[in-house]
Amino acid sequence: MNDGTTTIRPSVVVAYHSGRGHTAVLALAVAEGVRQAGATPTVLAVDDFTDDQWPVLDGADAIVFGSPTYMGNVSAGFQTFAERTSRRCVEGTWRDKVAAGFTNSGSKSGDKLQTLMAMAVLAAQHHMHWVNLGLAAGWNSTTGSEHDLNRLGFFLGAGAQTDTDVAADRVHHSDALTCRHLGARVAEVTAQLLAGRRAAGRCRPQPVG
Ligand SMILES: Cc1cc2nc3c(=O)[nH]c(=O)nc-3n(C[C@H](O)[C@H](O)[C@H](O)COP(=O)(O)O)c2cc1C
Repeated sequence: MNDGTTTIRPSVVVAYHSGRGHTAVLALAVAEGVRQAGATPTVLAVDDFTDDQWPVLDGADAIVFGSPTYMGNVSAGFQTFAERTSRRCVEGTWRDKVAAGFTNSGSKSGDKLQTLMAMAVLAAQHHMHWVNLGLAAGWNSTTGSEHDLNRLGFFLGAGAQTDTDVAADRVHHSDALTCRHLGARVAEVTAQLLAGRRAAGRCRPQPVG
């Protein structure tokens, strides 16, 4: 089926905070999925970018938010970034961009659903279109295992877990693959949305060079 998305290459920013590097590894996995799906990823650490990088976010077709779960919510580093977007919220700068989110915690649950919900609300306040994970829950039957995709059974976004006493290179492989899936899904949904706008004649996307 030709759905009109083949010549569209969306730009997707992965905007994340990471205290000790675990969530940063997942941000790279999301970016890899974006790339594999034919879109262009940019990875931005939100506690480490300068004012001249706001245009990268403002110009993106989609933004994937990432944060560790700290105290059952997004980290202070991510929330500082969220609050810095308030003027854009009022002005509608990110209106109708695609959004999604991922988080990582020390406990298997760790109350990280709250973190994903905070990101979804942030997206809603910006009038963005939230994309869910789009995977069945894994590791929930006698035939399942921790190596299943979506091993922790999240739907709103990607939920990962890393033992608190291991380095960032020990992020669970299944969680990295789940985040890669999320990146690919965001890229595909964004391409569909752009194709729809093109078909509706509301904008003229530039051809891919
Ligand atoms: C201040 C602080 C609060 C935390 N709160 C939680 C929590 O509520 N639930 C949980 O499961 N893990 C919690 N953790 C563990 C982190 O989520 C976990 O170590 C994660 O891998 C950190 O990711 P990062 O290296 O990207 O910062 C907390 C860690 C810190 C430093």
